[in-house]
Amino acid sequence: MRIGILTGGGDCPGLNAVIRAIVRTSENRYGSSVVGFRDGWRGLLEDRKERLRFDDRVDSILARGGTILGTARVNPEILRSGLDRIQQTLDDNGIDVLIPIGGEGTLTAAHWLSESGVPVVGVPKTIDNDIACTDYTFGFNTALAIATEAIDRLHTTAESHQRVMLVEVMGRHAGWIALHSGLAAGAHLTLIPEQPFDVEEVCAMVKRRFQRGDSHFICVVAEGAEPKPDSMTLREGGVDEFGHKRFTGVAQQLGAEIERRIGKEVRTTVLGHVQRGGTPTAYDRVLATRFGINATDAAHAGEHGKMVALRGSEIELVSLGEAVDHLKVVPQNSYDEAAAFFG
Ligand SMILES: Nc1ncnc2c1ncn2[C@@H]1O[C@H](COP(=O)(O)OP(=O)(O)O)[C@@H](O)[C@H]1O
Ligand SMILES: O=P(O)(O)OC[C@H]1O[C@](O)(COP(=O)(O)O)[C@@H](O)[C@@H]1O
Ligand SMILES: [Mg+2]
Repeated sequence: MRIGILTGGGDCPGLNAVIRAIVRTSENRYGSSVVGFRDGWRGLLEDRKERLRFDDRVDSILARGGTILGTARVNPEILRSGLDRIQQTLDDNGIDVLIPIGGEGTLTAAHWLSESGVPVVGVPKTIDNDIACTDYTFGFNTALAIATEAIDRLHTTAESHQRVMLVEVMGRHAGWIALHSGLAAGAHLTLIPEQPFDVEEVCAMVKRRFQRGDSHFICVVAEGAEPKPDSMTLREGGVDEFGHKRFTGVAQQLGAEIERRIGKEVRTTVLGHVQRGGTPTAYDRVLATRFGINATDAAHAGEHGKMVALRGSEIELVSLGEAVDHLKVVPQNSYDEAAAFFG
């Protein structure tokens, strides 16, 4: 059998571990070959690929961040109108099953290809941890560790200056990184996209903390957090060519508003892509490797139109259609757990 693979959307620590596991399992367990398409779906549109073998190079990528295949975004309309070209590329390269490794966007495209008759097995990746039907995606644990260490460090400098520190972490639609790093690092408030915030309430919480003699206030803000409509207005950033909302820096704008309203000194840190780069944690290497092995098994077992998923401690197969039906956002009870430490 000949397996095609690609990595799509934002890069994520652990992608290389999946690639390595697919190549190893295909060769060793099934005597199959693997073709890696370059730069996400673009590689399939332009027939850019490389034959992957389990040599020293592929063996050594386990701990390396990013993706050796490259990743890119393609406007969904262009992708849809390129279906014939994609199918031609798959035929020309003799691909029996395609394994796209990506987030909700890449997997939506994978589902749509699967519906058009292409044999597909999806592998979920994202630091945001917002793919439905799987308990965790690889990349999340690494991003969480980086965010937690950064917030730990902010505590001491904030205390020394009696400052309010806002730290903005990634999380476009779902606040998992913010929620967990806030819990792990003892934040005094965490703002996430699922729970619109009221600036007046945030200011009152900050004031109360300093009035009772505490020396600092740490607030974790997910990049997609939004104020309640009558509370404050964020600058508009429009939408990029791939349909993603452009953020304008919620933490910076909230910080300015806190200073204006209550006169406390605020500093803002935006962690950005530091959260996505570098070597994956041991947890992410293991999860990514298990996803790669199980996706290869599914491809050979004819389990098409499925996605590998972590359920408890087991790797299971779920329907790709169900997995991309909605995003896994932070439920109220999880936010309530974190809120027990607010203020
Ligand atoms: N609704 C869609 N239909 C078809 N293709 C899509 C769709 N959404 C996204 N894609 C394709 O998947 C790519 C990756 O999606 P994106 O949301 O950027 O990353 P991720 O896979 O990490 O969520 C997009 O650039 C686009 O080519
Ligand atoms: O800067 P980029 O590459 O456009 O991506 C930024 C986005 O990608 C992420 O890091 C991960 O999202 P995906 O895994 O869905 O691509 C988001 O948290 C962030 O909003
Ligand atoms: Mg996406």
